[in-house]
Amino acid sequence: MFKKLPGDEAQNLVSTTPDTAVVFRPAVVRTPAFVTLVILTWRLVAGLVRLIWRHPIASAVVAIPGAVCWLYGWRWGLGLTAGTVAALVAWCFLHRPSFLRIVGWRLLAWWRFVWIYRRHWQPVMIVSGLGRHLRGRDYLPHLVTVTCTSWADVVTVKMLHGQAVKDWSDRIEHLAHGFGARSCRVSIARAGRLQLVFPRRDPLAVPLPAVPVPDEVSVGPVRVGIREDGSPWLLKMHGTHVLIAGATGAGKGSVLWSAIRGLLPAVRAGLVEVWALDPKRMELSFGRELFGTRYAATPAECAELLEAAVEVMQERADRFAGLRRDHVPTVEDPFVLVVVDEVAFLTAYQSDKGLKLRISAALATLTTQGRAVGVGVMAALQDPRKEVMNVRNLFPDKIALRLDESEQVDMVLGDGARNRGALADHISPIPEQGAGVGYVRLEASPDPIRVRAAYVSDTDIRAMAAEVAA
Ligand SMILES: Nc1ncnc2c1ncn2[C@@H]1O[C@H](COP(=O)(O)OP(=O)(O)OP(=O)(O)O)[C@@H](O)[C@H]1O
Repeated sequence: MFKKLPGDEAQNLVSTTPDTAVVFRPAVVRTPAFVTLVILTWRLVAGLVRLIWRHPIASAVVAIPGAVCWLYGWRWGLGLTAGTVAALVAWCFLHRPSFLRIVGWRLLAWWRFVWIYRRHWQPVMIVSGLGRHLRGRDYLPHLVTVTCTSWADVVTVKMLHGQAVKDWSDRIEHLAHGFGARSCRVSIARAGRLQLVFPRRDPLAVPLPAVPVPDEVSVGPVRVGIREDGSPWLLKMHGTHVLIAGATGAGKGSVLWSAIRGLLPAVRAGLVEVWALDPKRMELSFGRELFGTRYAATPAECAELLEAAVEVMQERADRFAGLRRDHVPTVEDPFVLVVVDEVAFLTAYQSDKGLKLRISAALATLTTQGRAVGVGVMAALQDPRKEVMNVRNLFPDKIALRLDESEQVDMVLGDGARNRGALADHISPIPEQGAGVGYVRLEASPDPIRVRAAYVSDTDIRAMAAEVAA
C-alpha cells in the first residue's frame, strides 16, 4: 500500500482523495484579498444568523447582559444576571411544574444535547454501523433535536438516505449503552425521521396501589395502571379479546384483577357479567362471590362454562342478525367477560383429549365471533408458544409481562416488537420492581408502550367481592 517513490516523482502526483497514503498536491489559485474578505464576512454573518435562529434563548442569555454591560457598565450587567438567576430559583421553588415545563426541561435538553448526544454521536454512529467512514469523510445520520421529559430523553434523528427503521431497531442495545441509557426505543416521527427514547429513570419502579373503584358505570376502557409517561393505562375489554402473557410471578393476576375492579360498577348495575375459569384455583378463587354461579375450576366445569358462553353468543347472534352490528350492553344483554387464568392448563396441558378439544373449540369460537355480540375473553398464560396456545393470534390485544426468553416477546406482541424496545425479557424478576410491569401494543400504533398494572391485594379483592355480594 505505501509505495516508496524516488526523488522528485512525488511532486508530479496529484490525488483528489485526501486520505490516500500518497501526496495531495492541489492547484493554487491566487484570490484577490477583497474576495477573501467578502467570503469570510458572509460566512460570519450567515453563522450568526443561523446561531440566533437555532438557539434564540441561548443567544439572548449571552447577548442581553453583554449589551447591558456595554451600554451601562459591568455592575448593571452583573446585577441583571444575578437578578435573573434569583428569579429563576424562586420560580423553581414556588411553582416547580411550570418552571420545569418552560425552563427546566429545555435547559436539561440543551445540556444533554451538547454533553451526551453531540459529544458521543460520531463514535456511537460509526461503531454501531449506523454511520460510515468513506474516503476520509464521515457520513452520519443527523442529530436533529433532543427534548427532555420527566423520565426520558427524546432524540429526533434524520436517517441517512437509504437507511431503514430496522437498521436502527436492530441496534437499540448499541445506542442505549453508547449514550449511557438503560434502554432505547425506536419509533417513526415521519418519513426519514426517527424518534429514539432513552429513559433516564424508571417511573414504574415502585408498585402502584389498586386503582380506586370508579364512580361511574362503564364497560371500559378501564384504568388498570399507569404508562411510563405517567398517563393512565386504559384497557379496553368490550369489543375485543385480551391475552396476558407472563412468566410465573410476572403479575398476571394484577392485570386480571385491576380489569375486573374497573368493571365493578357495571357488574353491580347488571351491565357486565364476569365468568371465571380458574383451573389453578389460586387466583380467581379469592373473589369467587363476584362471579356467582359463573365460576369453574375443574376442566369439565371449565368446558361447560365455555360452551355456555358460546350458547349465549350464538343466541345473541341469531337475535341480532340483520338488526345491529354492534353490541350495546343492557341488563337484558350484558357484556359477558370470560376470564381464564392459565389457559394452557385447559388446552396444551390437558390430558383428557375430549375435554381439550371441546375447550379449544369453544375458545376459538368465542374469540372469532364473540366481540360483535358482547362476549369477550381475557386469558392469562405463562408460555406463549403456538404449541401451547394455538388461538394466540385470535386475541387482538396482547400484553407481554416479564417473559423468560427474548423470542417470546415477538410471539406475544408481533414481529419486530422487541427490536422496537419491548424488552419484556429484561423486566426485573424482583416483585417490587417488576411484577405487573409489561409492554402493550395499542391497535393504533406499532410502537410498544411500557406499563405497570396496579397491585390489587387479597384484601382489595375480598372487599370487591363483599361489595358485589351485598
Ligand atoms: N402489579 C404489581 N405490583 C407489585 N407487586 C405485584 C404486582 N402484581 C403482583 N405482585 C407481586 O408479585 C407476586 C406474584 O404475582 P402473581 O401471583 O399475580 O403473578 P402471576 O403472574 O399470576 O404468577 P403465577 O403464574 O405463578 O400465578 C405477588 O405475590 C405479588 O406480591
